[in-house]
Amino acid sequence: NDTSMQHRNLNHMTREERFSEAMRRTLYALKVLLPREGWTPVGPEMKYLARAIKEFTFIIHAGVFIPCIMSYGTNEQIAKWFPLAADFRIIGTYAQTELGHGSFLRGLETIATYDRANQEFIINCPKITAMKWWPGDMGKSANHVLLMAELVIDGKKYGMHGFMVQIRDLTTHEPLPGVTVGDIGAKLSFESVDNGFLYLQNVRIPRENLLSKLSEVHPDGTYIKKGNQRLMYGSMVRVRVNLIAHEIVMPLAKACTIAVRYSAVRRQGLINPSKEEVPVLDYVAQQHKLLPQVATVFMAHFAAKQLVKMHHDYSLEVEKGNTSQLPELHALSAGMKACLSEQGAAGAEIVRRACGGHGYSCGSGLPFIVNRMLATCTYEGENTVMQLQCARYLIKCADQAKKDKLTGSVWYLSDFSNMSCTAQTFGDLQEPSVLVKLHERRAKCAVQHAGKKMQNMVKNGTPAHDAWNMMATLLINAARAHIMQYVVGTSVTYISELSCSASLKKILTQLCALYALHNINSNCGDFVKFGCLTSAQCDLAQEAEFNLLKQLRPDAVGIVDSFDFTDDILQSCLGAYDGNVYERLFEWAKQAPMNKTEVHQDSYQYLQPYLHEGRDVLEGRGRNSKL
Ligand SMILES: CCCCC/C=C\C/C=C\C/C=C\CCCCC(=O)SCCNC(=O)CCNC(=O)[C@H](O)C(C)(C)COP(=O)(O)OP(=O)(O)OC[C@H]1O[C@@H](n2cnc3c(N)ncnc32)[C@H](O)[C@@H]1OP(=O)(O)O
Ligand SMILES: Cc1cc2nc3c(=O)[nH]c(=O)nc-3n(C[C@H](O)[C@H](O)[C@H](O)COP(=O)(O)OP(=O)(O)OC[C@H]3O[C@@H](n4cnc5c(N)ncnc54)[C@H](O)[C@@H]3O)c2cc1C
Repeated sequence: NDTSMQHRNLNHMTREERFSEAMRRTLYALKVLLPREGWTPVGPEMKYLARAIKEFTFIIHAGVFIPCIMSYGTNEQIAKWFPLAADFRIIGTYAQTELGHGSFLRGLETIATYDRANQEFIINCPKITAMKWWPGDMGKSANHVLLMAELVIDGKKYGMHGFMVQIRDLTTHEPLPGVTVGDIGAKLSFESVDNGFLYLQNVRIPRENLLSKLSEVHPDGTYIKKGNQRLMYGSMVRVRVNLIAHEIVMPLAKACTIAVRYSAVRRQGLINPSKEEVPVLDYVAQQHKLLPQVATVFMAHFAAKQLVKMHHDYSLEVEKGNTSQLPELHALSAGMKACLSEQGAAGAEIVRRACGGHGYSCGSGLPFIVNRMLATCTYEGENTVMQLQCARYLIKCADQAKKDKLTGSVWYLSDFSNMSCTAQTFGDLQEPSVLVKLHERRAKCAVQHAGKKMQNMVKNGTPAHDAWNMMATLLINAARAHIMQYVVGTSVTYISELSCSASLKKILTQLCALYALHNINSNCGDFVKFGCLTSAQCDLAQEAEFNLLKQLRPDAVGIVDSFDFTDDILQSCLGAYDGNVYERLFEWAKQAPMNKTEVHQDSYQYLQPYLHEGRDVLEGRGRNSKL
């Protein structure tokens, strides 16, 4: 209710206005509204920020830079930098990606060379491809970066390490000597974020600025490893775990709220010729577009909660020096981020398109969501790379399953019980336990199929790395299948253990079955190929899905209302709670900057001569053309 938090119409603002407005609003929220005893910007309140602000800034500062200080810094370094960063007295970003490399981290080219005489690191981007490119908050906001660079001592390379580097003067905010920094220009989305470039040339930092929780350099240049070097990748795991809730579940829920509410209001066409025009939500085709996406919101939310818990438990173990869970967590977080961002981004576009022409208007609020969700498929690990990372772990586990009984998220790879499906009716296929088993069997077969193909190629003399490359598509499918069985399995468990009313549990169970059946029907080739379902059972699976659409239709609006987004956050003429779509669209259009004058003089000057000729012809004073 604080007017300082109300959003102006973002679509009618320039990018620079949106950048400034997001900064003003974020700092107002984080420095005025939210702070109270013991609060920090990495606490639970941050999830409300992502709910309460349509465009905020300092995502990388709060979501990556600060957590990295905690993950990679020694206690002294945390004590020095965390309070400054948490209180926004320094603004940082996570500078890893370069103009020439983003996925292949071993290819990063920025170098940090130890200068023993001065006990400093000399930071250099030796060529243009080494320039840091993309980091959020870096172009104009940050005065520090957590720079990921190759450590070099006496000509020997030690791999990627994290360095705290100041890039702007703390008084003037001007770039420091040796620093070339700026905004990378217009992007598909994130208009309010200054993703930047950073070119460092002979920038010197003290030895103490190497974040030294996992390794350190002594004054004489001796390098000491202090833990599992894979933990250097830990920041990416944490962001992948966290971004599912913030950047996939939340935006998809907003898009579904808009599209379902609009579909309940928009009347178009007839089903029964003798009756009146119907709300488009009455078309089964429209339900088939929208309701599985609503189900995805819930299932992704439940699975993400389980992943966050797993990451929390893992973090406690790491504090005790036990990093044994890291490979599984890395594989699961990489796979979940890739598969759910793929589903979420595609789902947001499906529901946008289901809103017809008004879905193409920025006044619907949907293009903003769709464009922003597209980025989730690329940042924090490009999806293909992430799926292959997940597959790498699955193939290893499938080999191990031949001799050991596996546990954790891959337990089903060593489950050799009879998994054939005995479903005789579409009701049988709505049973949660049947759906879970089907997904486990499909995943197990997909992993084994990819593994077998590669083994046969290697047996026939193909080098392992070529076999891996040639079977990449099967490996990606195996990763997707693994994640789908994880999402369905964890959701079924979560719902069964939820203490809630029977009516709510019924709805959630229906949504879970709808999600699982929609996935089966969208991938029935796999389910038949791997002997999970017969062709007749595939027909039953389709019938089961259509039956759920019919059962859920009456509650569709109530379900999206339960996401409880304010009109100010949705910023949608189509999705406002009062359903006054047309009045809102007209009012919104009238506010467009193009309409601030009746005649748009800048363009009219070009048109005017021809219009006056036309006027003269029509008023009998001019000659018509020969056209
Ligand atoms: C104000 C509100 C705040 C709230 C916000 C909260 C959340 C929202 C946050 C963000 C959303 C908004 C903005 C977007 C932020 C985006 C930030 C970024 O994009 S940062 C840059 C991200 N970059 C990447 O993710 C790079 C991806 N590439 C890689 O990770 C690497 O290439 C690679 C996958 C590691 C592969 O490299 P390499 O070839 O060296 O490795 P392999 O040989 O394949 O594997 C070696 C070995 O290492 C293991 N491994 C790989 N990665 C990890 C890891 N992350 N953790 C642990 N282990 C890892 C791998 O499994 C292999 O092990 P083994 O099989 O045993 O050999
Ligand atoms: C909105 C946004 C915000 C970002 N914020 C940050 C940030 O704050 N900090 C930061 O450091 N970075 C940030 N990034 C950068 C992001 O992490 C990288 O873009 C991402 O890691 C992908 O790397 P790349 O762009 O170099 O693509 P590349 O690695 O060049 O990949 C290009 C394409 O090649 C293919 N490919 C690559 N490797 C493989 C492989 N092994 N197997 C098969 N195919 C492959 C894939 O199709 C991929 O899409 C951001 C990016 C975006 C879009």
